[in-house]
Amino acid sequence: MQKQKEKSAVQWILEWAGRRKSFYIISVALAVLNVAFKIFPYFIIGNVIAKLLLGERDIEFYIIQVVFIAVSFVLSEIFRSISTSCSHKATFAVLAEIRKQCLDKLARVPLGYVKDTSSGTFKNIIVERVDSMETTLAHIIPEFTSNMLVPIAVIIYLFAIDWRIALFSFIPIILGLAATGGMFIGYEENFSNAVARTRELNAAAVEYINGIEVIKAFGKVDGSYEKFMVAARRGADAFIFWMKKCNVYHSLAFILAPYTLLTVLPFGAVFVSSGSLAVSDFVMCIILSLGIVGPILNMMGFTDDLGTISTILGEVTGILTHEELDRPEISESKPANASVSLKNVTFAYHDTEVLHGINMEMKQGSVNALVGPSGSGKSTIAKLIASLWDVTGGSIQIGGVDIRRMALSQYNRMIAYVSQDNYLFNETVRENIRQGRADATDREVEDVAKKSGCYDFIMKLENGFDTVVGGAGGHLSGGERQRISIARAMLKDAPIVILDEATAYTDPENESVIQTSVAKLVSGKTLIVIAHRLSTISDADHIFVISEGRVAEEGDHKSLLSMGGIYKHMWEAHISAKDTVKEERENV
Ligand SMILES: Nc1ncnc2c1ncn2[C@@H]1O[C@H](COP(=O)(O)OP(=O)(O)OP(=O)(O)O)[C@@H](O)[C@H]1O
Repeated sequence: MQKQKEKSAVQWILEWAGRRKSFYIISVALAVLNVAFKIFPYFIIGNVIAKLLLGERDIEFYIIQVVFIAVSFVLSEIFRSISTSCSHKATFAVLAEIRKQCLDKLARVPLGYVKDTSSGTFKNIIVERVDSMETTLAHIIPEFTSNMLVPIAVIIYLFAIDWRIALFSFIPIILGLAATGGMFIGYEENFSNAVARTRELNAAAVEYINGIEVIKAFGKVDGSYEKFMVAARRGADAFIFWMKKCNVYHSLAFILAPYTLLTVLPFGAVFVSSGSLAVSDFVMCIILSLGIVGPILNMMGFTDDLGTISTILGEVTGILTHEELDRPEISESKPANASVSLKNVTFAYHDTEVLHGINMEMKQGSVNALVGPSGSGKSTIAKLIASLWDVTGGSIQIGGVDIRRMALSQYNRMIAYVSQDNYLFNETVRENIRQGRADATDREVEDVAKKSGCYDFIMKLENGFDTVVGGAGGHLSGGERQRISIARAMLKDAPIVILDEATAYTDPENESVIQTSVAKLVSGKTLIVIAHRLSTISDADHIFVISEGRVAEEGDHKSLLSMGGIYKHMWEAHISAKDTVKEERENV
């Protein structure tokens, strides 16, 4: 598996900003000017008071100073507005890139990572959490930097006036920052607790919505709602507990850090009375100390935002740095044909091994069936061949090439996989089928629908092929969704086709129609079918009987029957079940 090298938050943001990173640089430069022009009037006022003390009576001088102050305010506002607009432009690029990279990434990580994380968590991070960064990120980069840099420049200026005053001005700032540090005591623990509670809340909400059918059918509304409310309460408690712990430090920091006057005023007065500091310089120090109150308060106001941003960045980079399926960017070798071999394959979900040394040989163009009891590992084998997970041990080869030496994009072109889920997108039937091959014409889409046995029912839908099928294909029956999924896979025209329980929803009459159409569609391709109804696969070239994660028996239907093992028992059970159903139907 590939692991990305670690990057700092700033490196991530600059990478996401891409070509727009210069907007951040311009934004910071303009924000510095904005704050500088905000502080400039304090210099002017200091200068005016000094002149007043010296007895300056020229009214023109004072008018010019007033004009300077007005111009400073106007310039400050202009710089602020351009700076904010630049940082917003860069931030929108960053957010778009984060979402793109997260979605790309989810396609490259093992399916297990996606499945093991609740869909509420991914949605929350990629949609809401990233969205909530917009205002903060757009403001924090220019404003935090400028509100920090300008007071530093002012303090340097204070050093030029009187180093003693400058040093004393540091005392409240340092005490304030120390109090800010107090807010971070136990940060990791409180933060993980808050994030975990938020995840619980999201998962409870998504579970409630996804499971609404079962909840209603079984009258579990109160219980499920209670679960959601408990999650909401636990979430609120976690944040309130954290807030309470920070409150005192927060207040202390906001009282101490900005008020450099606390030390500048008494010590300055002592220096003036001892004659070591001129009154005009003292006045300038007082005014500048007042001037930096605003920027320091603004800067500290970002403390929470810095925490929030770093939290969200942590969540996003958690997704982006997750280990990927071990695949090269460009295939290292080309498969000789579309045969599939599993060589001593083992596989574990987390720590539980479910496949123990599977060996299979499926010739190019052959029809292969995987049968066996529920939970024996058939779907897992299909998912490993479809490259949704990586094997834990052994290897899978296509045309003699280990699939880990092939680029995912090339590999995906070779495999068409119809899973048990039959997920359809909230789009038209036509676009759902076209997912199989983006450049297919309408004619090709309709042709494949005819061949897959779904043309007739599609034409009976309200808008035919242009009917929107609803999220996850909700407006269609299970069997209809299944047939559209088959058409979608067939349109892809890949040399290897995997059908996992492809006819599970179908009634026996339709089953044989689908079987015949699928057989025609896949002729010449390597077909791997997983089936519970053994009658649907009795013609297969090769049948693998999977039991408890191992290939227990293999061969064709006839040879397996003659072995008198698991397959024979399954076949007899299947036939007697069919007879029972037939008898029951005849008796009705
Ligand atoms: N995502 C998962 N996480 C953990 N264990 C899993 C996961 N998916 C399947 N399993 C376990 O792996 C084993 C094999 O499951 P698999 O779905 O491959 O069996 P199957 O033969 O296809 O079953 P069925 O015929 O019922 O679909 C089972 O014990 C199952 O509980």
